[in-house]
Amino acid sequence: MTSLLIRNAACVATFDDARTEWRDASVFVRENRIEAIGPAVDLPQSADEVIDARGHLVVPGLVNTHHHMYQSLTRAIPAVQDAELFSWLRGLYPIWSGLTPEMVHVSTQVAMAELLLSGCTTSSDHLYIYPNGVRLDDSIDAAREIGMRFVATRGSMSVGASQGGLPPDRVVEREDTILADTQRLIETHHDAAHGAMVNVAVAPCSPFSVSRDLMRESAVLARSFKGLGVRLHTHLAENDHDIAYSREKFNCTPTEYAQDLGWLGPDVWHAHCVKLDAAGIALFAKTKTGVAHCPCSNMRLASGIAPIRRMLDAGVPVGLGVDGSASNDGAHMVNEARQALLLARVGRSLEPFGCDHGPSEMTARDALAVATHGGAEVLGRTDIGHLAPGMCADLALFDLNTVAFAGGAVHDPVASLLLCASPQAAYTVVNGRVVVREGRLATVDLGPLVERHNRLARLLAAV
Ligand SMILES: Nc1nc2[nH]c(O)nc2c(=O)[nH]1
Repeated sequence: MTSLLIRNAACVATFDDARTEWRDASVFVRENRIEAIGPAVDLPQSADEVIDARGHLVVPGLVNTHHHMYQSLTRAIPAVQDAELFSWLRGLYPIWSGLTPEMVHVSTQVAMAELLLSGCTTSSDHLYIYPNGVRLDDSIDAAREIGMRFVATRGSMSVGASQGGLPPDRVVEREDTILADTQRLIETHHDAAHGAMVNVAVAPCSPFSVSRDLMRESAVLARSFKGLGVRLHTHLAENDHDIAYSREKFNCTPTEYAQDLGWLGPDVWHAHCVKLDAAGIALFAKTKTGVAHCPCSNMRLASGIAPIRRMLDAGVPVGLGVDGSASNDGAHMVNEARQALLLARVGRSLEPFGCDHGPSEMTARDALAVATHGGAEVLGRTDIGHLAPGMCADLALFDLNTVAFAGGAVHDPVASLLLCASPQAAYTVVNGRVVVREGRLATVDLGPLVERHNRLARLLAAV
């Protein structure tokens, strides 16, 4: 049995239900689980591996609930830098049609490297385009190599432009192919155990790219794996065009669409939900349907401001998502939490007579709870998202003696993580393994990876 001791941290913020925070504390890990947390003097003084955490803040590894990792190949493409969702997608689908298995593997590792370096230990990814022999296995292999906990979602598109959908016909798949491949992936890779490093979820893309039949059949497929926690994921209510599409094609609101198709429940999480109305919030809360809130992307595409405080107050499970790297060109989970905090505050101030919370609309600790505990709940994981004995050893450490924290950490190290400029993690531990050490990725050689990624990005854009 190997052990890891994170010793003498300035502060350990557990984000357990009581939001317990320890000063001058240690965390003792055996194999992949936390065995003890508490005052440094009360914990073991040695272990197989010891991290000297003096002057560091320790938090639970952040949990990213929505991403499209392949999009890191198409960041900052000039033609769509200033586009809203539908024209942004129309501009990018033709480029993405040139994706290859190698591109998916490499871009997934780049996206994961970026997340790990920001203290994120678990990520979901929504891969919904499968040209040229691409398979979700390409992403899963990439995650295993780099050492990130992964919720791989088998996305899909089946309604092309000729059938009234948004994507060009050449990037959509047959629905029987989608369902058969999804079943294969669950049977091959999905792990329902405590500490699982790979989960597979079922994820038809969006109301404007899949049929209602596929939505229904996807839900039936996921739920046929009884007791194995196979979840459902899609995009919902992202912007006004998205709402108008549902109104015109289906004559209903996004929530009515989801309800009609069996897409509400504690095994479902929807990305964005910027335009969820009061009835939608109430129904999501009642059914414990989750939301992946993506503030940076929602700002980048001018989609709007999701009513996160109202969702949280109603009891909707809410996690954070950086979203795809082409609509949030910087995937940094601490920054995402910072932006969630800032956007919630400005959003409430824009509502007529709505400034009842003011700046306390979302506190730093609220936003960090959404980024950790909330994300775990949205992904259906009870073994990650907070620090406690028995939980998976997923942690992030931040060096408080850096310029970004100067004058902040002395007053409140936890709040400073979001109120000050977003730092890189000094250490990131996933499942008891040190994946980022002294600010550097320990599992993959980042220089050659980025070089290969950029060569592939140029190739893809030139197709
Ligand atoms: N932000 C995003 N929204 C989407 N909807 C959809 O169908 N695809 C996307 C996407 O890639 N990003």
